[in-house]
Amino acid sequence: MLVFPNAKLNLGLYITGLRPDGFRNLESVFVPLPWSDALEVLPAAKGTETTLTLTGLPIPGEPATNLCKKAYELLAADFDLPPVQMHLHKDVPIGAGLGGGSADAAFALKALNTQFKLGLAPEQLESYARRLGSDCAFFIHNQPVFAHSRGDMFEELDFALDLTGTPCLVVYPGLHISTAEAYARVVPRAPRHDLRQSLREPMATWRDTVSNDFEEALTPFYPVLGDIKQQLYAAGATYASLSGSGSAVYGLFPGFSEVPDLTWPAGYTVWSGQL
Ligand SMILES: C[C@](O)(CO)[C@H](O)COP(=O)(O)OP(=O)(O)OC[C@H]1O[C@@H](n2ccc(N)nc2=O)[C@H](O)[C@@H]1O
Ligand SMILES: Nc1ncnc2c1ncn2[C@@H]1O[C@H](COP(=O)(O)OP(=O)(O)OP(=O)(O)O)[C@@H](O)[C@H]1O
Repeated sequence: MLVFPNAKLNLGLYITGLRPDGFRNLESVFVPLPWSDALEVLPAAKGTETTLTLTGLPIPGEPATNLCKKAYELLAADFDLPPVQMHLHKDVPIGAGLGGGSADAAFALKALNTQFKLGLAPEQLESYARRLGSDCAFFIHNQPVFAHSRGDMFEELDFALDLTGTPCLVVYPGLHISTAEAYARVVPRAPRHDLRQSLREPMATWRDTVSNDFEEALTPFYPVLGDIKQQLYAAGATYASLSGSGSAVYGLFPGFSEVPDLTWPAGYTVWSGQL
């Protein structure tokens, strides 16, 4: 079975408090971004080892610590799974705030559930996904949603947020920002705005009312993040922001038939397309 784990963008992100488990509570709206890895899961012969081979962008750490492998082990602890051969082709940058590794994990859970007819409902898959990482659960339903708690609990949006077809440019400056480091730099506080209220309004107002707490905390250390955002606005973006804990910055260009063709320094990776 071949699946294509896509990335996500955060529309606004407020870090509201430190939790007793050491994680932070947050509020954000997650939307799928069609920038994808490719993951193949094939049954392997009985008595062989489960394997994971990798191509594409290098992933730090041993393959044994890869979230695809962890997803397999999590289900193998509860179900009589045969060994599998997995292959991951990595295209979504790591340490980018795009949730790429989390998507791989969630799509591995979904693929194993389908391939081996485990019969897990989406809510059960979500609870397995939560055990692999805060962002993972989102990728089970993979639909625009308001996220809270650790970023792993969801409420449906009670207004139409249809960004389908919106031209989008995502710029990754080649800077791996670890999620833990990024959180350590933010002091939790009350949300600056009511996110769901802000997102109901026309996108032109979001620049003043939809923000990401990581952006304010990280830009003094990584001024390039501010430079990219400024360039996206100068090119005509209606809204631009850091995604998640960075370092990817995205711009939305509704009203453009195509995303403007901008030039970026060597070492940057750019994705453009429609949401
Ligand atoms: C920044 C976001 O991408 C926003 O969607 C996510 O919150 C990150 O989620 P993630 O990459 O799945 O993160 P995890 O693997 O669960 O946690 C990595 C580290 O980030 C910090 N962390 C993560 C999520 C959260 N709500 N509070 C935290 O403090 C913790 O130090 C944790 O050890
Ligand atoms: N399939 C995978 N893809 C990417 N990273 C993985 C994967 N499996 C395990 N990892 C580990 O996760 C780390 C990346 O996590 P990190 O949270 O920094 O970045 P991220 O995947 O871009 O996620 P986020 O968007 O949530 O910040 C890597 O250093 C790597 O060791």
